[in-house]
Order: sequence, then structure tokens, then C-alpha cells
Amino acid sequence: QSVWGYDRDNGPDRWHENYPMAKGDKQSPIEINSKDVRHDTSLAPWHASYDPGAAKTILNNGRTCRVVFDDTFDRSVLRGGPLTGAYRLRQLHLHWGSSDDHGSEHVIDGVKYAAELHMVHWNPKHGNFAGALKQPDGVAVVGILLKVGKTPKPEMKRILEEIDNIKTKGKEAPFQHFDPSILFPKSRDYWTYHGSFTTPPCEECITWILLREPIEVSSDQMAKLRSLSKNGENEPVNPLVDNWRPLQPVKGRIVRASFK
Ligand SMILES: NS(=O)(=O)c1cc(F)cc(F)c1
Ligand SMILES: [Zn+2]
Repeated sequence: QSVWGYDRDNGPDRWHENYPMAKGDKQSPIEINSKDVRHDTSLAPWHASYDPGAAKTILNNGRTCRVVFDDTFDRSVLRGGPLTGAYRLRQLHLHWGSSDDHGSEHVIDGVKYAAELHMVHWNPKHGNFAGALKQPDGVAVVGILLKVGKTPKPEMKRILEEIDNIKTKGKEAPFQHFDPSILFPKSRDYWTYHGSFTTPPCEECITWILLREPIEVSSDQMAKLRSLSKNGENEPVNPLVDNWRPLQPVKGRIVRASFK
């Protein structure tokens, strides 16, 4: 029984065999087509108030690089936008490609970005994260697109500097005193739609808040991400790349924009 992944024998086309939700009609990611987007003037701005002390560790789980936060109380929260109430920051992670011309999960008017960063928050009215997964308003993910450019965002350095300590699957390192809101681009413009986890169990519990403005990383920083291995330290190196899910059918969903 092979655990899910992104290879031929355990990849996105086979996830539905163990995770039936993968064939649902509110799956993510999707392509954002500006011509189909509706500008919703009633959409409020979103606000993140994160406690840098909530950051705990960074780990390589063989499928992504993930930073974990203390979410035992309303310590780092996301409010506003399409959301009702305060959602607690639980973790952030990334998806990226094997080269700079692809790797993001969401695609914007046909454009693929080198990577996509997800900040995962859950609604404490549902008790715990596992309970929130079962609710349509259970989880909110802020998605940030990463593009390769000449003026990389210095704030990304902190995460990428840690990569050397978590090269192989299962490696974890302390990651403290980190406020992820420094990663946000200048503009707060966003698209929002209702969708799912882009990985198993593919539960349809996510209010996506996808930021319109990408942040910049350098090609060297992308190479650093690609130096992570899917395998453990005593196994052959298996580059952790292309951990993105292909586009899923929109199935009539409306994507709203906070901007004109
Ligand atoms: N990629 S994603 O943001 O939909 C996601 C969120 C999550 F909480 C756990 C996952 F495994 C994946
Ligand atoms: Zn993700």
C-alpha cells in the first residue's frame, strides 16, 4: 500500500482510490480566468495578526517543507476578507516545480508560477483541526504565488536558510521568532473561492484567499528548495520537486475578486 505522493504509482490521478473526495465538485487548485471573475464590492479587506512567538519548527515530511505554529489558542489569527470570525494559523508550506517555469498549483490566466506558498488557518468554532476539515467553513488558506526575479524578497531567506537542516524526509529543526506576515506582498488584493485541500484527504473545507501580487524569489532560492529530498537520510536522494496538484474542474463555482 503506497502512501500518496506525486509519482506515477501514487500521484494525483490515483488519489481518489483512497481519498474519494478527490473526485468532488469543489476541488482545488483551479485556473483563475480574469474574464470569469466577479468583482465583489462587499468583500472586506483581510487582516493577519500573527505572534512571532507562535512559530515552532520547520520540517521536511517528504512531500513539502512545512513551518508549524502553536495553534492551541487564538495566538496568530486571520480575520476579515470573505471570513466570519478569527481563523488560527496552524502551518505554512510550499509547492514547487522541477524548473522555474512551473510549480504553482493555481494558474492565473494561463500563467504558471515557480512556486506557491500556503498559510493554513482553521476555524476554532469547530473545536480542533480534524473537526474543521469536515466543515465547509472549517479552513482558510492564504495562497501566495512565487515568481523568479531579480529582486528576491529578503524575508524568504529565513525559510530557505533552514533548508540545509531538513534535507531529508523526517528531518525537523527549531524555527522560532518568525512572523510569516513579512512574506505578504505590498498589495492585499485577492481572489476568493470555495475549494479543497490540494493534497489528500482533499476535503472541501477551504475558503481560498489567493493573493493577486506574486512575491519574488531568486533562481538560486528555487534551486535550494529543489535540493530537498523525498527520501530519508539513509535512502537514495530523490529530489523533492513537482509537488503540485494539476488543475481541477471549476464546475460552475464563482471566483470573486476584492479588486476591480
Ligand atoms: N495544499 S493545502 O493548503 O490545500 C493543505 C492544507 C493542509 F492543512 C494540509 C495539507 F496537507 C494541504
Ligand atoms: Zn498547499
